[in-house]
Amino acid sequence: MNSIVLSSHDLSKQYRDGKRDVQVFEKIDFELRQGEAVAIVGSSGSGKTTLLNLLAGLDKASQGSVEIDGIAWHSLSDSKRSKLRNEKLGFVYQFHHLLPEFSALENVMMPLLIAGDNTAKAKGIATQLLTEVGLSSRLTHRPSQLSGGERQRVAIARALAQNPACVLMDEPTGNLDETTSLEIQDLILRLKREKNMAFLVVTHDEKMLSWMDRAYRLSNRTLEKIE
Ligand SMILES: Nc1ncnc2c1ncn2[C@@H]1O[C@H](COP(=O)(O)OP(=O)(O)OP(=O)(O)O)[C@@H](O)[C@H]1O
Repeated sequence: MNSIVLSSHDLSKQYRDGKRDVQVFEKIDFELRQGEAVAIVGSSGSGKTTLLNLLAGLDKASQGSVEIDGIAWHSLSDSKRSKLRNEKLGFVYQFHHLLPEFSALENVMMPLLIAGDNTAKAKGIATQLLTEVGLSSRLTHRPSQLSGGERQRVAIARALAQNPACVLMDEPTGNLDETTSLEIQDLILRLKREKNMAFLVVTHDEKMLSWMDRAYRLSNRTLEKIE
C-alpha cells in the first residue's frame, strides 16, 4: 500500500469569540496516501479552510496533531516548518494569486528561484511543467492574457514546481466553466497516476466527488465519510 503523506490525529480547533470559545471541529482523524485524491465538502462556515490551514501547518491546533511524511508540524521551529512546507506541499487556490506583471513561465519559475535554483535550471523545469499542463504555447503570456482555465493550469504548474508529495487545493474549479473544470479533472487524474502525487481538494463542487478516491463532509464538527 502507498505510504501516508499527510495525517491528523485527534485534531481539534476552537476560536475565542469575545468571551466564549467556538469549537470549529473536534477529534478529527484523517489520512492521505501517495497517489490518492480526496475531497472535503461542507457548507459555508463548516471549517474547511481552517482544516486545510491546520493540515498545511499554517495554523496551530487547539488539540491533537498533524503529521507530514511522519513529522509533526508542532515539533518544528517556524523556519523548519516553512522549509518542509515548501518541499512537501503545493498549493492551488481558487483565485490562483499569480503575479500579474510576470509571464506564465516566470510565475512558475518563482518558487524555484526562491528555493535557490539558478535561472537556467528554473527555466528548464518551469518550461517542462507548463508543457505537461498543455501550455507550451503560452509561456510568455501574462495572466491577463490567459483564460481562467489556463490561469488555473499555470497555478497547478507552479504548485508542482518543487515536486511536492501532496497538493492542497481550495476550490480549484470554483470559477471555471464545465469544460474547463473537466480539463482540470483530467490533469489531476494524470498527475496522480504518473507522479503518484496526493491531492486534497476542498470544494463546493459536488460533481468532483464522483472521480475522487474518497470524499468527506465536514459537518457537526466532525469529518464524515461520504459513501
Ligand atoms: N480567526 C478566526 N477567529 C474566530 N473565528 C474564526 C476565525 N476563522 C474562522 N472562524 C470561524 O470558524 C468557522 C469556520 O470557518 P472556515 O473559514 O474554516 O469555514 P469554511 O468552511 O472554509 O467556510 P467557506 O466555505 O465560507 O469558506 C466559521 O464560523 C468562522 O466564522
